[in-house]
This record gives sequence, structure tokens and C-alpha cells, in this order.
Amino acid sequence: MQAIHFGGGNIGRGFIGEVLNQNDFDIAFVDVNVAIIDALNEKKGYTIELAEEGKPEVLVNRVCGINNGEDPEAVVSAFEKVDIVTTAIGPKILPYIAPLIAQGIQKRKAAGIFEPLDIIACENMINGSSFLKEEVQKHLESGDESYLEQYIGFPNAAVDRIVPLQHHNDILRVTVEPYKEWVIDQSQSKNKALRLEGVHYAEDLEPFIERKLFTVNTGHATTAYNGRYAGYQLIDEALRDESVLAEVKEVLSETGALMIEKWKFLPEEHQKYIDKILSRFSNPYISDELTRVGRTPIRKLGYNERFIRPMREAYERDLVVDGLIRTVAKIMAYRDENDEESQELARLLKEKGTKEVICQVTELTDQELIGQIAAAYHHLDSQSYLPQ
Ligand SMILES: NC(=O)c1ccc[n+]([C@@H]2O[C@H](COP(=O)([O-])OP(=O)(O)OC[C@H]3O[C@@H](n4cnc5c(N)ncnc54)[C@H](O)[C@@H]3O)[C@@H](O)[C@H]2O)c1
Ligand SMILES: O=P(O)(O)OC[C@@H](O)[C@@H](O)[C@H](O)[C@H](O)CO
Repeated sequence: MQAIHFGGGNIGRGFIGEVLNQNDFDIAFVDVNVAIIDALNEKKGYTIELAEEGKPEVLVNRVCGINNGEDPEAVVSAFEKVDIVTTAIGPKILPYIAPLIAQGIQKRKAAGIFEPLDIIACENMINGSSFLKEEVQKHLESGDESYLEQYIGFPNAAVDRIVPLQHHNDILRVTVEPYKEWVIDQSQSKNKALRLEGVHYAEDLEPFIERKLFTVNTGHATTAYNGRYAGYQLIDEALRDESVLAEVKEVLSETGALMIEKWKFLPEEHQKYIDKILSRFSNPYISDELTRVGRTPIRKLGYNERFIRPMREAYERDLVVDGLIRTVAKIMAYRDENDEESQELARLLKEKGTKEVICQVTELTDQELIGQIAAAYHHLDSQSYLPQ
């Protein structure tokens, strides 16, 4: 069987590639990184190293690369023979690959392929595949719509495995944490005959993706912004500081209270989930930079993202959100000269009032919440802090 995977980066090679390969797929990785694509085509395989005692290895083979910048036609052609399409490319990049996916769908239709195909966005975002579908639809003709609705599924998914930034002599080698979880919404799948081993198919993804995003990713990002504010570089290092750890625990107890009330997770089970996540963050075999986890702060301040969504939903239910508010204030102050969004945030705060910027980036409308975030921001010892 054949897979196309968009994004030959860390999670693409370090998780999606592993699962697809173990399910007997040949994988065409689509990426604009020339060095990665050339290496995939030359070596046709790569090694995943597990970040644990003994550093066991997993080999992934039967892979190739297609450079969508140089050879978009090859990507479109590959859609004729493909059995599954996945992405792990970053939420902001999905609109850029949507035209190619639309052409690939049109190619299948023109070739008279009436086999169902699932296209699964494995990004850290709620309803990532639904968002991709909307982007793809912008590039289809009205005559393609019924083909799309009948044969092409965009099941939403949640993907959990920590894969830090890393550099090896072998550019394809990738070190990953042992933990992994991939959940797909089966109610949105069109190719029901294809079920990947190692993937959990859920009837309703929402509780899973919210629990993952608002625990793993909210906790991770809280560590990053509070850790940077306290002057640290790495996730495990920041969590060894009691004050950072206390802030992370407080934020996770706030999002946890929401998850327990909204989705009826059992408090004891949810606490175990939190404890497991904190131990994953502290894995001594992984060195995860705070700048990776804090990357693209404007995206992370989005209305449906890891801070603002749980904050507004908890607030509506009269649950405590003080820790979330304090960390959002620190995101506003976060600076990384290599991160365009952090530069943009600094520019906005220079040009506009604090409350105006909060409204713009978070899309919050509740003046009380906006006022509390602004007050927390003005109470910070330093309203900008840089990675050293
Ligand atoms: N790393 C993790 O721990 C992790 C875990 C779960 C989910 N995710 C999610 O997976 C996605 C990818 O994250 P990552 O850490 O693997 O990032 P990454 O930067 O390692 O990989 C992204 C890849 O996309 C490629 N790319 C960028 N623009 C492109 C374009 N226009 N066309 C083709 N390729 C393009 C890049 O060259 C890169 O190889 C993100 O949505 C992230 O939130 C990451
Ligand atoms: O990829 P982002 O920028 O949405 O979030 C950064 C990290 O929190 C994230 O990549 C985690 O490592 C991952 O989501 C763990 O499953």
C-alpha cells in the first residue's frame, strides 16, 4: 500500500512514518527541505531512536521523498496510487499545500478512481483535518464537490509524542520519546476498510483532542513561557525549578477541572494523566528547547488554542483561571529573535494599547477577562524577556 505524508520533519519521520511503515505502507514524504528529500531518496530508510535506557532503535524503510517546491506535478501524480494521505507540517502551512491536495483529488476523479481515501491532518490543532478540507475546497471546481463528499474523508486526529529539535550526523535519524498516541475520528473516515494498527479509532475525537491539547500542550507551553521568564533554556531544567513546576501544576489543575466537568473524565484518572505528562516532560534522555515549545506565540494565543479556549470555557463555568491568565500575560512578554510571531507581538504592543492587542490576537470579547490579562501583563517584573 502507498502513503503520501506531507512534512518530513520531526513528528512526520518520528511517529507518522513509523506507524505507516509498520502497517506495510510505502511512504512518499513531501517536503520543501532539499537535504531531507535527497537523503530519503538516496537511503530509502531511516532510524528512529527511542529516548530511554539502552536507546533502542526502530528502522523505517520503503520511503522516498518528493520536493513539492521543485516538482509539484509528482505530488499530484502520486495521488493516483495512494491509499492514505497524512500531514504533519504545521497548522499555518496547511493552506499552502491545499492546492496540491485539491489537484490530487481532481486527478483521482479524472482517472475514474472511485476508491475512498482519507486525508488526515496530524497537527496540534482542534479540527485540523476539517480546516484542511475547507482550504482544499477553495481550490476545487463546483463539479468536484460530490466526488469529494462521496470518496474523500478528512477525519480529525490527535497526535501525541514529544519529538524535540535535534541535530545528528545522519540528517534522517530522529530521537523520540517512547510514549505515543494517535487517535483518529472514525465517524469522519471514508475508507472504513483501512484501520491502522497502533492507532486508536474513536467515535468522538473531541474529548481526546481537548484532553491532549489542554493538558500536554497547555502544560508544555506553560513550562516554556514560565521557564523562559525565569531564565531557563530547556523543559526539564525549567521543571526542576519549584516555582515553575508550581505554576504548571496550577494551570493543569485549572484545565483539568474543565476537562473533568465538561467531558466527565474521572478526577483520579485525570490526575494520573497529568502526572504521566509531567514525567514525560522530565525525560532525562530528551533535551527539549523552550524556544521550540514556545514557538509561534500568536498561534498559541488563538481563540481555539491551548490557553484561550480552556480559559474562556472554564471562566464561563465559574471555574478558576488565575494561572492561565498569568501565563497568557507571560506569552505577551515572550520574545525570541528567531521567531517571527514573537517579533510581531512586540511590534503590536509597541504600536497599540495592551487591551487592543489582547483582543486582536486572542479574539476574546469578554472585557473582564481582557482586563485581567492586561493587569497581569502590567504586573510582570519585565514586560519583555529574551532567550539568552
Ligand atoms: N514535534 C512534536 O513533538 C510534535 C508532536 C505532535 C504534533 N506535532 C505537530 O506536528 C506538526 C509538525 O511539527 P514538527 O515538530 O514535526 O515540525 P518540523 O518543523 O520538524 O516539521 C515540519 C516539516 O514541514 C516542512 N514544511 C514546511 N513548510 C512546507 C511546505 N510549504 N511544503 C512542504 N513541507 C513544508 C518543513 O521543511 C519540515 O520538514 C506541527 O503541527 C506540530 O504541532 C509535533
Ligand atoms: O508543536 P506546537 O508548536 O503546537 O507545540 C509544541 C509542543 O508542545 C508540541 O510539539 C509537543 O511536543 C507535542 O504536541 C507532544 O505531543
